[in-house]
Amino acid sequence: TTLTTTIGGRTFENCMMNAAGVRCQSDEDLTTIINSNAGAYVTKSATPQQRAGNPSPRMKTLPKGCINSMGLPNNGLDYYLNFVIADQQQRPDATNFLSIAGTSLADNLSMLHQIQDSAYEGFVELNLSCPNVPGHPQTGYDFEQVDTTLNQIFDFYTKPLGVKLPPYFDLVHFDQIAEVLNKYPLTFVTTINSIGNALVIDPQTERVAIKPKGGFGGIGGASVKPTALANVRGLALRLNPSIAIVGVGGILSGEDVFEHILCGASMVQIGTQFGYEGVNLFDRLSKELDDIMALKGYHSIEDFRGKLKTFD
Ligand SMILES: C=Cc1c(C(=O)O)[nH]c(=O)[nH]c1=O
Repeated sequence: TTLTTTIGGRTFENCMMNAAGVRCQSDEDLTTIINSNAGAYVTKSATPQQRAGNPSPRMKTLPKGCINSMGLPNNGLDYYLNFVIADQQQRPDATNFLSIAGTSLADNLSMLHQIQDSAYEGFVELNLSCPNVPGHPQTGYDFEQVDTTLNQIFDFYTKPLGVKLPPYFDLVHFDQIAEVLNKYPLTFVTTINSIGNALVIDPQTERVAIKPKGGFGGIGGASVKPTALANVRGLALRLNPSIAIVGVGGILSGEDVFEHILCGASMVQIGTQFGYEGVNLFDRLSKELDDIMALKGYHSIEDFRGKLKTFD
């Protein structure tokens, strides 16, 4: 069996990679992923300038996942653009993901102009779903703003682009976001980002778990898998087949990867569990998925991708 996958005409040896934000902020982090069994890496979402992010404690691990309100700490676009271009020169056949998360449309446009004019030929993951920048709403929940943003981007941007979406919880919202996305030549959609603005408290201290935003933060990990699968499936049923789906949310095992692919994902990203386990995760999940596929007689992920059964 093989775990290879193809998105936008680019082939990846393994359909698993990290999720933006987890162990991918420094060039050491990214080099560690390069030297692992992961099929690709995605960089921490970049803003035009370096950001320190929110005050700590800003992330807390929990039995069923984690809560974070990092506040977009990152080393700035130049740092990540330099890294991915250098990597591209060393490994021209590898495709990777550069994540950007401007806190304004102007910032996103200026970063994409810089990338368009650069030597970078890889994927860009435009993060429309950061829940933790105080005072800034998630673009992904404003369908008109998503439309405006993509309209202005595709006036000039010609390289492979995807968007990172927040979770939606209403079937009409799946219809509405898919209607907007299907208007544009997107290469992929990554879904889901953390479930935003949850609240975790400690009954002993009677205090919230993290400092920023009065304790409100994004939830990741096992508890978000049902929502993640619903968003992968909901969009797989509505998006043009030319737009690949990158599934993320609640993946801890090869079986969880199998479920995301069954719902339609061509690639999967792992965040919370990758944060705990490090790059050995990719070896473990690859073996677990391989065993499941062998047991079921599947030779490639295309044998079962998107073939989830319903009762009717
Ligand atoms: C890019 C900011 C994000 C952050 C963050 O930096 O706070 N946390 C998330 O769970 N998702 C994000 O998209």
